[in-house]
Amino acid sequence: MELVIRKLCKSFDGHLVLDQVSLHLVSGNIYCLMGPSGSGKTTLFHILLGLVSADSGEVNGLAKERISAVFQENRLCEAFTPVENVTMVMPSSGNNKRKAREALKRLLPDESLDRAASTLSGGMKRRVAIIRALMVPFDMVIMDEPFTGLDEETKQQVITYIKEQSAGKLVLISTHQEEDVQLLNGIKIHL
Ligand SMILES: Nc1ncnc2c1ncn2[C@@H]1O[C@H](COP(=O)(O)OP(=O)(O)OP(=O)(O)O)[C@@H](O)[C@H]1O
Repeated sequence: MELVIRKLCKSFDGHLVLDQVSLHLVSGNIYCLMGPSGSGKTTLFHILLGLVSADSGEVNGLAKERISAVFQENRLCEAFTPVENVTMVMPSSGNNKRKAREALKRLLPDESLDRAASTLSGGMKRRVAIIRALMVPFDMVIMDEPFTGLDEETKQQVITYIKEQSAGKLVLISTHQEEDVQLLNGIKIHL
């Protein structure tokens, strides 16, 4: 897919957040969106997801595409287990539970898979949110600071998993860490 953003503008209460943002993004790449706090990364993601409308400008290329997302908040169903959180987004099939469990086992301890998400650590919840986003069929995945709360070793495992699961797709990730761009083999975009 090809996502073309032209001269996108967005203000909140007279404060200009996105000022004529233009981007050309294509499948098969991981784009790392960087910029200081408040520069509008989340706002741009919300516009792409249709949750916020732009004041002016154009977004082309999304009409027929499936977008998945990891939000800045985990947005898990807290009373449900990791396995349940993941299976609920998967297209129906006989072996969803097994597939979800296999994916979760890659990044989480076995003992965490069958207890309520509310009892998991922040970093464990983050990994469930990431796995869930990658188990939905998607053409493009947006991840808003996905590595929050992860130690270095876990982050490396998560990055390996993201690269593997999103191969050939369009990936847009916001991060404040320069090293993440290298680890992801990403293309840097400055807002
Ligand atoms: N719904 C809203 N109403 C008013 N102002 C908003 C709203 N959403 C975002 N803003 C403002 O827009 C600016 C950009 O916010 P945004 O969350 O997009 O930045 P960000 O680059 O994602 O920041 P961070 O790196 O801290 O997550 C901020 O000044 C924020 O206060």
